Amino acid sequence: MNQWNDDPEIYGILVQLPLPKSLDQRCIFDTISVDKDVDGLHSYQLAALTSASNSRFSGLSIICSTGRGILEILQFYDVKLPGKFVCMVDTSRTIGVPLSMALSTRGSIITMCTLQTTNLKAKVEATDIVVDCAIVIDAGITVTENVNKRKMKVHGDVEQPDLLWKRASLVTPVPGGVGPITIAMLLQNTFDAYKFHLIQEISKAKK
Ligand SMILES: Nc1nc(=O)c2c([nH]1)NC[C@@H]1CN(c3ccc(C(=O)N[C@@H](CCC(=O)O)C(=O)O)cc3)C=[N+]21
Repeated sequence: MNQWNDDPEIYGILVQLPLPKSLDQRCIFDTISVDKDVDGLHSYQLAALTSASNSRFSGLSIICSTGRGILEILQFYDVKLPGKFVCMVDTSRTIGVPLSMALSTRGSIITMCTLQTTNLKAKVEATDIVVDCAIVIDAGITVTENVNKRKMKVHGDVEQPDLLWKRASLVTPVPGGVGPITIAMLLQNTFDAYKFHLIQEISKAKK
């Protein structure tokens, strides 16, 4: 990692999850140079999310590509975030935690749900946006295999999206929803890291 951090030809580093249990995730994320952390997993990037978007912690501020993708979807469909009740059915550091912070700095009211949450049905019914009723962002991935056809199929967490459309104004599909935009945002984050690198080089040259 240190070698990649120092390599001027490398602008972005992504640690593909999940990591083996024997490795300390936090330690590995924090080894990535903040300016090359294109999936926003470094502690500094998570900390930067807690402050308003215009006060930047380090020069480059990156949110994980799935979180950025979900924000992009909400913005594209002109969903107004201030005052919205969001039910976050995910507590991971790659989606639930950073996205909750990003949404709360944009004025949404977040309920974080875990496996231990009781009465999830009532909580989901009382909200405007459900991550993972009105707007449902499905970031679930389950791969099942059709043994007869030997084909893999990808499903989201929403069991019957067709029925949900009767009550919701927006439902993202799986496949074809959060997944592809995650990849696009990873490239966007990498391009942003490259632009930030160029800006730093130019200001160094001026001095
Ligand atoms: N540091 C890190 N960041 C991640 O963002 C990260 C990761 N590690 N580890 C693995 C998971 C998984 N992930 C997916 C991204 C795109 C699709 C995707 O595009 N899926 C297609 C379906 C593809 C198919 O049908 O085979 C879709 O939803 O349309 C899926 C899964 C990112 N992850």
